[in-house]
This record gives sequence, structure tokens and C-alpha cells, in this order.
Amino acid sequence: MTTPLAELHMHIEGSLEPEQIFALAERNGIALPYNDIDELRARYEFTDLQSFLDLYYANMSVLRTAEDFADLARAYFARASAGGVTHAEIFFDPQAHTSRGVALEAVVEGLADASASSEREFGVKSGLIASILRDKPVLHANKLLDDLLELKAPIIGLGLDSAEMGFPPSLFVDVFAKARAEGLRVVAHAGEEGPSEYIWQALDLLKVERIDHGIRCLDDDALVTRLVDEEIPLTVCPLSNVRLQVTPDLRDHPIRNMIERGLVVTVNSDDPAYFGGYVDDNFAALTDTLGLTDREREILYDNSIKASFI
Ligand SMILES: Nc1ncnc2[nH]cnc12
Ligand SMILES: [Zn+2]
Repeated sequence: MTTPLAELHMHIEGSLEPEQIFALAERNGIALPYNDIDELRARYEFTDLQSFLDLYYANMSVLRTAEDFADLARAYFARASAGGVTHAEIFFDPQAHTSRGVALEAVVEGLADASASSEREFGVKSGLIASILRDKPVLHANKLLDDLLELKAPIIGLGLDSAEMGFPPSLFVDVFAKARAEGLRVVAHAGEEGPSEYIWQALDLLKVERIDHGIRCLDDDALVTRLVDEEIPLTVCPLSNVRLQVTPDLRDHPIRNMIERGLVVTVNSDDPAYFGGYVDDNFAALTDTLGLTDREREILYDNSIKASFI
């Protein structure tokens, strides 16, 4: 029997592979600013989070219909399943689509359709987490939640992502309070590029149940103690951290230190089409580079199931 493994931090738009970008551009009659896949791939060199986000949002132009979103999610489930994933809680960024004229209904319909059959088709139990773009106006976030509730979108939770610095969790207290009151599970990206203060805010003000990334907690001993004592899971993304230069090299990645300090760490791919691979590729890289032990792997797998909402 396969060992259960949950992927808890993966943006479905970040699983859009270069080949799919070209196929969807052709299907939807969209002109791309690249002549071929190699020219596109040459752009996958990032200096920080924003340099990645610029390309990530630009490439979404090919996603137009419910079918596009369903195909994207099915391709992810197939690949994740091959990599040993049995549960997946996937983020999507509704505002990145509605802002360019794609109806929220189309986004939700496509993703919900693929998610509803992921267990039967791919052996991956799944749930959807709508994520707020924190670098957009707060009023847009409130409207997004209202629209999702009105649509009765089959989401399990609300998240917070996009450019972190200068967009603290404190801006989103009201929308997170409403989401919790509506029975949604809540998570937030915090402490990826931003300071440990943003992790405190996500816990104290948004009352999140997991922190996405969170590696900057290591700057703050009192925060580490809190995260350990309250067993707050951190969804860490090692290859992402290296590609976005949050960590200089995988050899320097603090994941072992985090495990040793008793943090509830999980391993995830974040944006697998952009950062060098899926969750199994992240585990393989940790094994090759840091000599991840069988015991550490077992802890990380166990943590992923404990931290899962589904
Ligand atoms: N690593 C990341 N950080 C913040 N927002 C994101 N959206 C997609 N990937 C992200
Ligand atoms: Zn992320």
C-alpha cells in the first residue's frame, strides 16, 4: 500500500507547464509573446518572488474556459498521483482571472469538476482553497469572498498569497473573520520573503490554521516556540525557496533544523511548473542534497496527513 502523502501548498496556476501554455494558446487563439517553448523556458530564471509573479500572471492569459481549468487540474492530479500524492489541497487565484475578464463561475466550475472526480480518476482526494491576492485592494478581497459564497463554490478554505512585502496580514482581518464564520478553513502565506512579524499577524489576527512557507520564523525564537507548542503546520517548499532566492542554495535549506526543533513541517511544490518539479522532485532533491533520512521522510509524510483538512 502506498504511504499517504498530502500536498498542501500548490498553486494550480503554477502547475501550468510550458507545453500546456502553447497548447492552450493554440486552442484559444491567443498570440504568445514567445516564438517557442525554449524561448519561454529561457525566462524561468527568477531573482525574487516578484520576478516570478510577473511571468506567472502573464502566462495565465491562456486560461479562458472552464474546460481549460479542468484540464489544468487533471494534468496536475495525474502528475501528483505518479509522484505518490494521495491528498491535495490546491490553491487557486480567482482575482488573477476575473481581473482579465474570465468569469469566476468558469474558474470554479472547471476546478470543481476536476476536483470532484480526482479520487476516482487519479486516486488523489482533493479540496480547493481560494487564495486572495494580497497586493490587490482589500475591497476586492471582500467582494471575492462574497461572490464565492453566493456561488456556493465548493471550496474548503481561504488563503492569502502574491507579493508579500508591504502587504501584511493585518489588512485582511475582516475577510478572514467572515471566512471563518462561514466555516471555511483559513491559511496564509507568511514569512516567505516577509518578516516573522507577518507570521505573528497571520496567527493572531487572521487566526490561520497553517502557515504557508513560514521559514522566516527561524529569525524569532519566541515564534518558533509558539508554532511548536500550538503544533501549527508550516507548508515548506524547498525548490521554490531556492529558485526565488529565499534560500541561497538547497544545501543551506533549514528544513532539517526545522524538523529538529519540533516544527510541524511539510514538503510541497508551490509552483511545480516553474520551480523544477513536483512534490516527489522536492523529496528527491532533499535526499540528494541534504541526505534526508528515511526517518525524516516518514516524519514529513506523517506531518502532511496530520496537517491536512480533508
Ligand atoms: N510562492 C508564492 N508566494 C506568494 N504567492 C504565490 N503565488 C504563487 N506562488 C506564490
Ligand atoms: Zn505559494
